[in-house]
Amino acid sequence: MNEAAITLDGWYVLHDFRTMDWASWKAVPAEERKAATDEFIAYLDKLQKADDEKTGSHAFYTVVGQKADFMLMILRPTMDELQQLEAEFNKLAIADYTIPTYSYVSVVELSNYLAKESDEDPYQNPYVRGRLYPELPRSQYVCFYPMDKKREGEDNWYMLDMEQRRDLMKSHGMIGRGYAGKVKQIISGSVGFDDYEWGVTLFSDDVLQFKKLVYEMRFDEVSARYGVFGSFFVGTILQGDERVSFFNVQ
Ligand code: VOV
Repeated sequence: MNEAAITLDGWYVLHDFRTMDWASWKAVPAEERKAATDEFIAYLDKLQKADDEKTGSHAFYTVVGQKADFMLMILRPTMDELQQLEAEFNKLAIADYTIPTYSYVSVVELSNYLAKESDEDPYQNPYVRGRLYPELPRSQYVCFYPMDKKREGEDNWYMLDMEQRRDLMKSHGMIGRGYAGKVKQIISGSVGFDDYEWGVTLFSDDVLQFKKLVYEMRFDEVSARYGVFGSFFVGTILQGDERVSFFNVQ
């Protein structure tokens, strides 16, 4: 049997995409709308408390285009907490005016392709911990898409030996390094959890950097030969009062 990469697994991740039923929302009396918005903001503030205490993280973004109106990305130490937070959201008054459009379940993942040999417990390494339990940045833009590595005929990632995969990942990492300080990536594994093998979440203050990075990677063998991609979602951050004004309809 071929050698599987060893993964380090961090916080569990839920990407929850919702479309607003604006017509029904507009029909709600202003006072009720305000109460529902306030209740939702209180829910977001509760999520933020976990960010502050470093027991989880979240990101709240609009989605541009018709695939959804907003995305709530939540990271927690257990899948159970994600389930509870999802159920809690569904019971909020505002949820009655949202239509679930897409979701993605995964766990933040680091592979050992480029890891240095060491006797230390990687889960105690501060750098590794920062990657596995990330504080999501408050960047202006987010980009999310799920992806697979191909298993077709000669183009089967899972039939390559460890050395070949390591070499290919080295080249992938080199391209990524060119975007240091411009794009932050969170790679989360979803084999056994969702329809693709990874979720890719990118954060940047310059939306064009997503296109440049993804395009450049398309020419790299890991993506050119083996990458299979799902739908792409791109959006802008909602924070502070923007969270309220997004739901204002008059
Ligand atoms: C923003 C830059 C960036 C950087 C620096 C970077 C670096 C790295 C390194 C060093 C490693 C390996 C170790 C680890 O960390 O696991 C990875 C791993 C991975 N990547 Fe990556 N990646 C980036 C960015 C980046 C993008 C934009 C994509 C999407 C690909 C595309 O074509 O659209 C991606 C995908 C992945 C995946 C799916 C994995 C897991 C592969 C597996 O088989 O296990 N990645 N990645």
